[in-house]
Amino acid sequence: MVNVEQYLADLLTKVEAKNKGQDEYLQAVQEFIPSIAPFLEKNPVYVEKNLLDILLLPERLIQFRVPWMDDEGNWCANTGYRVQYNSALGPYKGGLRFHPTVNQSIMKFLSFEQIFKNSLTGLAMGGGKGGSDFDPKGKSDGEIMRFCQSFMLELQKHIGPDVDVPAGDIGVGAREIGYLFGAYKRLNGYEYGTLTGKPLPLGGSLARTEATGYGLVYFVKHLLADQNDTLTGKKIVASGSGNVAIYAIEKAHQLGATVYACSDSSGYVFDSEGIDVELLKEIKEVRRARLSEYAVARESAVYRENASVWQMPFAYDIALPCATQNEIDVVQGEMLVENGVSIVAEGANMPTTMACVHLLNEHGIVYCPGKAANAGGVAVSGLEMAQNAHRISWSFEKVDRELEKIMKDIYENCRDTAETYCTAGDFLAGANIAGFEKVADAMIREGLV
Ligand SMILES: NC(=O)C1=CN([C@@H]2O[C@H](COP(=O)(O)OP(=O)(O)OC[C@H]3O[C@@H](n4cnc5c(N)ncnc54)[C@H](OP(=O)(O)O)[C@@H]3O)[C@@H](O)[C@H]2O)C=CC1
Ligand SMILES: O=C(O)CCC(=O)C(=O)O
Repeated sequence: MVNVEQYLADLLTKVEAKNKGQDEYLQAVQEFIPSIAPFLEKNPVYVEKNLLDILLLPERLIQFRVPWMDDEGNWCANTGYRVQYNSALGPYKGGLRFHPTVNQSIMKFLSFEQIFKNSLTGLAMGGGKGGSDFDPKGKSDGEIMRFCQSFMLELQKHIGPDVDVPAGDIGVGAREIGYLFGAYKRLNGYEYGTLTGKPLPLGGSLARTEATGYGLVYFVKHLLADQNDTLTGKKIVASGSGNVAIYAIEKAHQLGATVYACSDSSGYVFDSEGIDVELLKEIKEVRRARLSEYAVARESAVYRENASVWQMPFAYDIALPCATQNEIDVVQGEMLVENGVSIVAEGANMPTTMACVHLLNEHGIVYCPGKAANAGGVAVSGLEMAQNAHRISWSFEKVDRELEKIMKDIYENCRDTAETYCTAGDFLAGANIAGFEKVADAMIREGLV
């Protein structure tokens, strides 16, 4: 008779000892392991085969030097990473993050989460993630291009359409993907499917830019539909003002809700008339300027410097964290409770700490974890790979329809899995179990390789 509880406790102790100081990675594992216990109780074969011990080890962890030259002719260097965590379901797939906080722990947490997210999409994609501690803020276009070219000089040895397919994440959008793609092409020839999130003329997919934000709102739409409710008239607050936040705000407005506030790393704006998405796009996507400029341009808006949008007192229904990991701790969580929030749906990866997730559960706030709710981005990346393989482009409407279908399926899968194995409405356990089951089954069928 297998003692699942003891097995998981021993496993956690081992992972903690092996990964000391890798806080974000340990947080992701500590959140994941206990949540799949009810599934393992009913399916002890995975414990008997010691599958988790294997799954928890990344298949490959690549770290490399990225030298580059700034506009003044100074030599600079950063560290590059690619974690190829698990390929049971397909080529490694996941974004690249350029941000000064990037380190091995963050790369491992993101790639670990990506395994189960990609599994939930139903598409054939393994889990990976990469990036660099390079800070794109304030860099010229030439500096960004030279950095991307140097980064790809090394990364190209490890990727390819059937091996590992990177995309964007924080600090990496279509501009950076274009430079990375150009560098890859000079070294390896034209291979469309090597990167996703490409600019349209380079084989990108329509609706990839919108996909993560739109997908997040589709997830909430189907959750509300289950409660015989809609987004019409809902008051929303988002964090971030980058790719995910902008298109979550756009879709929320299209579906009848109003988003009143969003943020960047310097502060937040509150707009009593609702965020003007076209103005936000102009400031963040075209001018690449700071969010404070939004309030300069809009009389109905105020900008609060160095303040967290999650500590803003304001009655609203839905919180959409779309910035970064651990942006909502219990202090901010208590404010969400006071503000009367009923749904927290994560556009970012792991923006809510575990202690805060417990707090939300205690107060009956529905918590939608990022690995399910923000899977729309990687799902459309999967559709971009499919279009590239067939040398065709789908219309925006077709991609958007497929995206909504995938998000509805993910929502229903998480809901039904939670009902089967644990508590109805526990979307975290639902997402982890549903994502894990497919990966674990594939690993067993592939044998010990
Ligand atoms: N792009 C995608 O397709 C997907 C992204 N995600 C996740 O969504 C989140 C946002 O990504 P994305 O929108 O693409 O990235 P962007 O770089 O486009 O935007 C990031 C936004 O978050 C803010 N931000 C970043 N780091 C911090 C920080 N440490 N503290 C406060 N604010 C911060 C940025 O502010 P500032 O400009 O001041 O730095 C910016 O407004 C990330 O967690 C990412 O992993 C998840 C799935 C897919
Ligand atoms: O589109 C992709 O491949 C990656 C998206 C991503 O990085 C994520 O889902 O966190």
